[in-house]
Amino acid sequence: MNVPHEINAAAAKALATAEKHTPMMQQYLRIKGEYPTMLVFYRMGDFYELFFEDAEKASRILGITLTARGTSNGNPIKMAGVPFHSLDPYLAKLVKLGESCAICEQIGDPALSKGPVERKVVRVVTPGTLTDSDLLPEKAERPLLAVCTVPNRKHVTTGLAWLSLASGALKLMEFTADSKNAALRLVQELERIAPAEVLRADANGDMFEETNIGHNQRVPEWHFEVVHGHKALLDQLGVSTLSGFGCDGLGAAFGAAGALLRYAQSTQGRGLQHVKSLAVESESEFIGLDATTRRNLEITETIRGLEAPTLFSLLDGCRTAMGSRLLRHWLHHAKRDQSVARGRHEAIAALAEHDACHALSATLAHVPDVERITTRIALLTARPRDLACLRDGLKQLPVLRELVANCFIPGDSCLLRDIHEAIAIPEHCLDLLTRAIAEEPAAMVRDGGVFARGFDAELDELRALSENAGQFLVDLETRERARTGIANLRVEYNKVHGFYIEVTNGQADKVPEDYRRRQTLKNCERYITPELKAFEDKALSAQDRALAREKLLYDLLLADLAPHIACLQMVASGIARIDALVALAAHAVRNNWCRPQLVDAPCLTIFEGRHPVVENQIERFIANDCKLSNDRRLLLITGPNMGGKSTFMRQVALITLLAYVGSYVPATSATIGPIDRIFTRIGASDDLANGRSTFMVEMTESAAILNGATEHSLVLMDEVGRGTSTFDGLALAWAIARHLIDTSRSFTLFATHYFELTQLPESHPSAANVHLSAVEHKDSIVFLHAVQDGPASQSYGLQVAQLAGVPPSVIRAARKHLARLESQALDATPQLDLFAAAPCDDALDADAAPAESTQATVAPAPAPVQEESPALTLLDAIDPDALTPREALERLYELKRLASA
Ligand SMILES: Nc1ncnc2c1ncn2[C@@H]1O[C@H](COP(=O)(O)OP(=O)(O)OP(=O)(O)O)[C@@H](O)[C@H]1O
Repeated sequence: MNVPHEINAAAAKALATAEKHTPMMQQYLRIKGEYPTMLVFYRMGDFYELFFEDAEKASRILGITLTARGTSNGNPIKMAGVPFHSLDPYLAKLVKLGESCAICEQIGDPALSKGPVERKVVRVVTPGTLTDSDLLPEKAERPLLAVCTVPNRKHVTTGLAWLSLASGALKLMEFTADSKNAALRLVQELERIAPAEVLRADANGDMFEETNIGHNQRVPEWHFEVVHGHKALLDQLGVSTLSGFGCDGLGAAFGAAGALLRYAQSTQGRGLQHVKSLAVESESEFIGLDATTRRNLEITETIRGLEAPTLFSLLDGCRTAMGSRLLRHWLHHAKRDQSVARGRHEAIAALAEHDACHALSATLAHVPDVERITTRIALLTARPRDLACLRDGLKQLPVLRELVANCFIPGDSCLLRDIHEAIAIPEHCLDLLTRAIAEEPAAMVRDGGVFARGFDAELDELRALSENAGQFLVDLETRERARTGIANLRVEYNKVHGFYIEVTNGQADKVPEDYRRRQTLKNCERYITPELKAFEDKALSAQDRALAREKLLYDLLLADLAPHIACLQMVASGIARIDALVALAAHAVRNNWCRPQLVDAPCLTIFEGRHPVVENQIERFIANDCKLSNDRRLLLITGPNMGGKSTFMRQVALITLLAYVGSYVPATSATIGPIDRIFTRIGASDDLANGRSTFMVEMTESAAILNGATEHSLVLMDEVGRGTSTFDGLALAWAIARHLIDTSRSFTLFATHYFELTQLPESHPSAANVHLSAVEHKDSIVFLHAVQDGPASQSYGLQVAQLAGVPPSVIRAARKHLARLESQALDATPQLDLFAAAPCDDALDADAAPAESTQATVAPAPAPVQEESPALTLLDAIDPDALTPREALERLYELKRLASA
């Protein structure tokens, strides 16, 4: 096995002194030297042992006992081990933490070895190259990705190649950007693909500083050679040109593919015969969702990092793991091309109309993970029970096909028809499996009993020989009892001593001469006779030969299944698609979702929309409309805390995403125009790990939106500006909203507590005010959760605080303070409303004011007058009562500029 890596200093040192170690340690150190960065599991009898630093690390991570056994080179050898039969759970834990492991087996015969038994690394387990069902998450892919960068004057071309080894799906993409943006783009793509392991050339260090996605693996730069990568792809796919795969014009991506294939093959120790297709993704193929947006929308993970409740956990009624994985992929990869989503809408409509979901679900429940079993067949790691499951699963295909066929008109070209074709029964493959594999085979080939009777005459004969042993022994026992007159004589078998005749001590004098003593026990003697010995040789050797025969037959069977791999992969893709569609259709029917219309005109019109997850969590969800169009592009959303602003914004984004995923949506109708990206900036939190404060996170996310949003983007902005002082925050929120209206022209939902912003529509007709309504009831507040036109009239901050359990004395004090603030504000300037700015009272500063609850904005304290200053001249000329808030803001900017000039 040849895994690319460099030998580290520690291993080199150990190797340098290897001759001072015992022969076995020398062997270990030589192997460890080849895998210096991996944990080497070294097989010794029934255990896999780890030594030296590997032992310390494994004992720390796995909680296994660290011992020392003997010395080598004068030092105690640290050692930790795990039983051979429970290796997989330990490996699973290690790869989850990003560790790679090399599994070293004994391959020589201990009986024939002079020195230590010959050992070899037979398997390398790394986070991105898993194929074992025990090590892989059932409902998610763990792709391996390689990045190749090719500088080109001021720009950098980045090529990506990624492979889900467990499914065989290989993909490429390439993008060019200036060096600053290249890293950013890379991060975005990595967030989308979510690789478990990333291969990079040693020289690419800087660009990777910014990413902490996937476990990084360094490989030599020459592995990324573009020409070699191109050839490796041709060889892998068995073609003479890649044009048919849409690869024309690619370069760096070939380099990445070369390194990727080399690494993947080396970890498996063999070729990847199931990797036979290639897809090239383009930059603009999918609706762009950055990591923040994926998190904020809680697509497959809640903001707190849990698996539920999320959009995926809600919709995943899939009955097969293949369906679940595909659905997860769809949710993260909504295509901009509307025809893809329309095709799925059509299929869901047909499934719902024909009431086919229930029957299809029931059938799908009996289908195993055909995709991953196929991969294991290709990698020769499939176990007998995999094949039995595959056989039983394939037997479900005729029913499945018929159910699908019932939902479309033959001759139609539709998605269901494609699926129908994909799940055609692979007759030869099924026939072979049915003839070969026993109804309930043993777990391991080494246990025997894998093949069905009648499949192989030689095996049947050998089995008959050992199976007839039972009768022979009964007969022998009867005969010997009669011959010797020993009534309690027994013929038995055990693994250590083989067959024997047992006679109790009291009967010892009756034992005939031809009995040879085999074993003496306390109360009895055990004997063997020439006849029994002859039988033993025959029976035991028949058993051994039968096992050997089964092993050979199994290898041949896997080879015979190889030609069916492509066909099985197609079946798997068909099953995954129908399963995901049935899950979507069933959910839509159950929850009264509607079929969305995707149109060319810019619009986002939702009637009676609901939040898909929240509607399932509360008793009575209030549906709300959302209307955005070419001349109504930004909604300023005001309303009390807890009023439902965030829920409303998220539901609009989720409905949009679902529509493009191809799902029905929670609304009575939804018409949605072209969408290229969805951005969200919702509720900031500190990113202390990366040294970014709340405000820094907020501004970084806002910057990404302002730089990336287009007129086809959907932008959610929740309370932007609240991470800094009231005045700075207001100014920023104002300027950001204006940029989104004038420059980006995106469809924007802008929730804010800065009431001044509700003036925006006066000067910008494409902005409109809506608010979440609430009413006061006695001293409390009732949230109506209904979106209504116009700005909110109150913030209800104190009432919400009261609801939250803030002590009554504090609420009373706040109420008094609020009254004072309001009266001062009214005395000083005519106010537009309760939220508008109040002039400063000595006793008040921005921090002391309950800004969150009242959102009172505080004007700056008057500056000392200096007649000759142009700022003061301007200040003098201002008539504050005649200014709109916006003009006031602009004057303020000007004053600041003059003051700092
Ligand atoms: N349309 C609705 N129908 C019923 N309940 C709703 C609706 N929208 C929101 N809610 C309920 O109100 C709660 C608060 O909603 P949300 O967090 O969206 O309010 P908010 O206005 O964003 O509050 P804040 O300004 O404090 O962030 C939700 O957890 C949900 O239970």
